[in-house]
Amino acid sequence: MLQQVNGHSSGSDAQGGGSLRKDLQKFLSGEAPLHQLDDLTKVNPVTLETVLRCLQARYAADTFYTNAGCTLVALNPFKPIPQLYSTALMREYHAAPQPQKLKPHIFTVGEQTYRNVKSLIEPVNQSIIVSGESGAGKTWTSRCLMKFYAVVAASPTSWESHKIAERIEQRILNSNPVMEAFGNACTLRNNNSSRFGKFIQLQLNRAQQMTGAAVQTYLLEKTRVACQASSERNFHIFYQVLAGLLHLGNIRFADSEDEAQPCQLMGDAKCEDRVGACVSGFDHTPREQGTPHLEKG
Ligand SMILES: Nc1ncnc2c1ncn2[C@@H]1O[C@H](COP(=O)(O)OP(=O)(O)OP(=O)(O)O)[C@@H](O)[C@H]1O
Repeated sequence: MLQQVNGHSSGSDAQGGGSLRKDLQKFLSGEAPLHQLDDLTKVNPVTLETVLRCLQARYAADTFYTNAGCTLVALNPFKPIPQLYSTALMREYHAAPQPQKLKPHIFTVGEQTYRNVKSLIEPVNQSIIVSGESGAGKTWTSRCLMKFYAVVAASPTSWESHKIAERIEQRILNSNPVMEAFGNACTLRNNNSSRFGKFIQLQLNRAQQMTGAAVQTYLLEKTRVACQASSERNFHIFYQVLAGLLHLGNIRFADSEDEAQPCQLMGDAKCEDRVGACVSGFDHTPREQGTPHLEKG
């Protein structure tokens, strides 16, 4: 780090800064293209600029996973890439003698963790922490891990075991719409932002086959029920209940003779606005023309 002395760099630090800049230039104009660096520990010198340039180059080359020592950095591609999450690829990482030698991927983390359980005589619980800012892809990544374990943590020879693992995965995934209804909301960063933390526990038997799962939630952002930032929304459930009422034909709009049409919660933007307005119609401020009111259908 450069130290400032009365607004100027001190002599030795200025020299150090000069050499750092040279190293930086050398690294950035180096022969090896930046996108080929699959581990951030190989970045030298390690500065915010070099790390970000490396990740940017990899992102531009459609490479979304990068190792950083034993941590995996995942970039959100914001587009579907089915081949990156195919069952065939899961099996490839699972079967690889050294999965860490394959391209960085969330499946490497999943497989290494799975092998840690397998390799120990007295198995020790393993944890994977998925963290990041809102919209980074944590929920997506957790789902990928569950799908991965549903494929690998089942006996390859037993159809029964395979079905159990699939059923457990399916049950967890099926619980998502309910949990997301009560715990997710549309924010400025993410249309389906989880406003709570989730601890998902996958249980394995002695043969390392998935036998059960448990989900615990914590830190729900309860204040959102009473107030939301401008252009953000309340929890999905409120809009879904109203969408349900619209579907039953119980709500009419004050300025319209037409019966309100049922709408897809996240689909029809115009209808979403109406449902959004409908919620604000419940408060005690005077109703503007066009805001809906409840009446018998
Ligand atoms: N690997 C990926 N491939 C394709 N799309 C992705 C990927 N990761 C994330 N996304 C997209 O980004 C969106 C936001 O991701 P996600 O909901 O997982 O973020 P999050 O970190 O859980 O956010 P929050 O903390 O707000 O809940 C997803 O709806 C999905 O469309």
